[in-house]
Amino acid sequence: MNFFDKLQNNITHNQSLLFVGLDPNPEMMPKRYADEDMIAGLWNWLQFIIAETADFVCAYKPTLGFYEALGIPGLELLHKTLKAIPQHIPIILDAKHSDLNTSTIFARTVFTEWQVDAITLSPYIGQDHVAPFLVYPDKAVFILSCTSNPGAESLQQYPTNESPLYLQVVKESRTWGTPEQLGLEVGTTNPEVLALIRAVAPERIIMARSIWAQENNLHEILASGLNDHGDGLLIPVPQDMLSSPQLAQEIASLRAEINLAKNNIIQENSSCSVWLPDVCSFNQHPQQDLILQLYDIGCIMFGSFVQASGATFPYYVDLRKIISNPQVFNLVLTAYAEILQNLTFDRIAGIPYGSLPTATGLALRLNYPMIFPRKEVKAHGTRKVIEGNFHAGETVVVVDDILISGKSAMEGAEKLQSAGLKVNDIVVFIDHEAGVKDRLKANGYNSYAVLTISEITETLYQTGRINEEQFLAFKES
Ligand SMILES: O=c1ccn([C@@H]2O[C@H](COP(=O)(O)O)[C@@H](O)[C@H]2O)c(=O)[nH]1
Repeated sequence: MNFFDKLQNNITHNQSLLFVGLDPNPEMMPKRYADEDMIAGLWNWLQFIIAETADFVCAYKPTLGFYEALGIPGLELLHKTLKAIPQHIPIILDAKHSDLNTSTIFARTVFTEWQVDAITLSPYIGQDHVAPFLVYPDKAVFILSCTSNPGAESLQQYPTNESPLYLQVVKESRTWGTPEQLGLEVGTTNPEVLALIRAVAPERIIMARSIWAQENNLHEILASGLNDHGDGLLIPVPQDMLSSPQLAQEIASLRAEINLAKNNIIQENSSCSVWLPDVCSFNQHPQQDLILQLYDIGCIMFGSFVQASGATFPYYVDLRKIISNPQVFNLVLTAYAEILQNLTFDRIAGIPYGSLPTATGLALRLNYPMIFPRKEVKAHGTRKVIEGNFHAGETVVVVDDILISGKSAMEGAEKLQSAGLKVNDIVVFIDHEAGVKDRLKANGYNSYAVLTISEITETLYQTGRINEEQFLAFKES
């Protein structure tokens, strides 16, 4: 089960947005656990915390730094702690100290050996630091977007209060991974900061930190940080509560207080927008994850777009962006490959420019030679129409991104045919429908698409990525 589902199951089952930091901090350890062997004392305390809170939390968050500070016995303590956490409760490892050159190996260790479900990461090293963690589809990352540390203010608020860096971090990191795999860590006592982040990232899980430093603002924090459906916000159990001998009782009443405030906020905000679109979502599309990831990285846009033919469409697909996201690129190649492996051909031809990376990826993945018809023939050099080596008489499968009128794919196929090659099949990622496949058939080509534009739009609507207006604009076009 992936992190997101595991988290949602615990939120529902324990009726709780609370998470607990499992930190063996000797300075916070209650006196009753004092022992000649400090590690033994800390271990007893951690076991107590888990036993008292497991029915009241949605996740645990051990902080790696506290364990590391205890040396090798500390890392052994971390292993014992991770094992002591009931399997159904997700573990978010608070690490934030890997670097670009260690991220691949660190991701493998924490996700496959330690088996944690999610990790916190610093955003400053950029997407290529985060990507090695996102190749584990069942795991997640939380990007540190904002901290409440006063010393960070001059950086986070830079350059202006209207357009602060921390909001740029949120905007940028949203393009790195799906809401199911990438959440935000937000440390603040200020509900306004939370509200600004929620406005920029309505679909993300926010793991709140440091909210208890200022008293009596729970209602404001929840009102600012909850999403339209009244969830999407994880609340930390206050650190000093973890020293209480009546921990279970205290956490149960905190949970009740949060749930009451949350229900009031849901009622106050009750409007059509809190409900999911009125579309049956029983039939989840098999490519739903891929569709959502493509949408989230900006490959599928809704608005008013003029096409090459002069017609205006309510959407535009830019599959060229997949090359900047290796994880999505891989999934796209797998989807094309499933179609190609049922066809017979000698070479793969990509249609420039958009489909050249995809055709290259498929040639490497399926071990077929590749060629491509040039878009424009140069007046110098070899003046070739077709790049790459081939033999006349061979069969070529054409790979393109999207079929609108079919013009680009057919023009490419004609260039290949005029060089003596045979083209029977054209494989694309998206079929705009409206009879384009019949048009290709009438010109002698079989065509295959991973997805139709209707399947994409239905899925985006069912999952709440696009609103009713956008959906209807598409339906009526
Ligand atoms: O949403 C879109 C629409 C078009 N493209 C580009 O156009 C061709 C497909 O158009 P045809 O009319 O079938 O020739 C496609 O190869 C893209 O390059 C697009 O990217 N996104």
